[in-house]
Amino acid sequence: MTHAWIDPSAGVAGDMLLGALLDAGASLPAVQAAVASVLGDDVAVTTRTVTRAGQRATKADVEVRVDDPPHRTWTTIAAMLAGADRAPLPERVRADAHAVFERLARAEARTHGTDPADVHFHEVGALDSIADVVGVCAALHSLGVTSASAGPVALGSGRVRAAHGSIPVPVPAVAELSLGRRVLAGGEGELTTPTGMALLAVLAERDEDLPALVPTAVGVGAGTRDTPGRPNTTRVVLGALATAAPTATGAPTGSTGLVELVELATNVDDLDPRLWPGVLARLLDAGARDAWLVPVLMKKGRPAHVLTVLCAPDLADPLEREMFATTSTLGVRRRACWQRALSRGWLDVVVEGHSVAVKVGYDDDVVRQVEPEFDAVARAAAALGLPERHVLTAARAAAHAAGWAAGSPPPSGAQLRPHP
Ligand SMILES: O=C([S-])c1cc(C(=O)S)c[n+]([C@@H]2O[C@H](COP(=O)(O)O)[C@@H](O)[C@H]2O)c1
Ligand code: NI
Repeated sequence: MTHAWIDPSAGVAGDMLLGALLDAGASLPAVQAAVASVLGDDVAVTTRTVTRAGQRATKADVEVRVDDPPHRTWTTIAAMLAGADRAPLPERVRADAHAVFERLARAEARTHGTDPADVHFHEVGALDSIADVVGVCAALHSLGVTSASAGPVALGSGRVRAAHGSIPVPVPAVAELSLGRRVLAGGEGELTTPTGMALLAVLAERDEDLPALVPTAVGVGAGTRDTPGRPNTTRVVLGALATAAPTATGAPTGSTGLVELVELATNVDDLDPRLWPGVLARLLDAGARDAWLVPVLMKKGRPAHVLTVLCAPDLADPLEREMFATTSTLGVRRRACWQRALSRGWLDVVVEGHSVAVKVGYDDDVVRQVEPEFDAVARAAAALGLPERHVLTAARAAAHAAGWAAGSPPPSGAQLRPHP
C-alpha cells in the first residue's frame, strides 16, 4: 500500500505533478504508453533535469506534433478516453482520467453557467493537457499508489490572458475546484492551473499536512518558469502510511488511544434489497471493522440506503473496490475519522452448566461495559431449552457476581481472555 502526499505549497499544474511523480520513480515508458493509447503519435512525453531557484527538479515536457486547435467539448474528450485502444490502457487509469475531466467540466460549467455536457474546453482541452492528465493517472498507477492526499495549495495572484480574455488569479475554474480545500494566497502569477487543481480535487482525496508515513521516495516536478528566490516546483512524498498500533487487550490495565480510521459511504437507490445482507457480510469478511445501512429518502422521493463502511486506512481501497463490485453505486465518499475505542477482553461465566462468553470494555482502571455475547447466549439457551432472555439475565448476573460491574475497577487479580 503506497500513499502519495502532494505538496502544492508552491503551486501545481498538470506537468509539474507529472514531473514530480516521474522524479519519484514512476515509469516513463508506462506513462508514454498510456498517453499514446489516447493520443497516438500526436504528442511525445519526455523528461529532463532542470533547476528551479537553485533546486534540482524533473521537468516533464509534452511535445505536440500536430496542429491542435484547442476547442474540444467534454463529450469529445470522454469519447477519446473511452475509445483509447492503441496501446493497453489500464482501466484504473482510464477511469481516473475520465473523473478528472468530468470534474473540470463541472467547474467550467459552473463558471460559464452552462451544463457540463455543453462545456467547451479551451486551453485545458488541448492535447498537452490531456497528456498531462492521462500521464499523471498512469504515473500513480505505475507507482502502485493506493491513496493520496495533499497539503494547502498556493494559488498565486494577478491576472492571466486565456481564451476567455484577461482573467483574475485564481482563475475561475481553479477557484471553483478549490472549494473545501486549504489554499494559500500570494505568490506571483498563476501558481495553480485548472488541470493541476482538478488532479488534486479528484486524486488527492484528503487535504492534510504530511501524514505519519515511512517515506520511500521524494519527487520534485518543475514548472515552466524559473522564478528567483522561490522554487517553482510541486513535490510528492511516497511511503507506507503508519497505522496506529492496536490498543492493548488482555489484562485490564491498557490505556485507550485514538485510532485513525476511514469511513466509506455511498447512497444507493437501485439495488435489489435481497442482496444487502450478502454485501454487508462480504465487507465484514474483507476486513471492515463495521458495515451498516441507514434507510433514507433520496431525490425524487426514492427510498434508498446509505451504506457506510468503517475500516483501517490500508483497507480503504480494497473495501471501496468491494463496494463497487457488490453494489450498483457509481461513487463512494471517503473521509478520515478518529475512534477512541475501549480496551476489550473476554470473561467466561457458567449458566446452568453452559459456558457463556461475556465481553468486557474498560479504560484505565474502570470497567465501562459488561455484556454477554449474544451468539453464546443463543447457543446456551438452545442447548438448555430456555428462553434467550433468561440466559442473558443469568449471564449478566454471573459476571456481576464475579466482580465485573460497569463503573467499578476490575476485581483484583482477575484476568480477561484477549479480544481478537
Ligand atoms: O481551457 C479553459 S476552458 C480554461 C478555463 C479557465 C478558467 O478558469 S475559466 C482558465 N484557463 C487557463 O488556461 C491555461 C491553461 O490551463 P491548464 O490547466 O491546461 O494548464 C491557464 O492559464 C488557465 O488559467 C483555461
Ligand atoms: Ni473555459
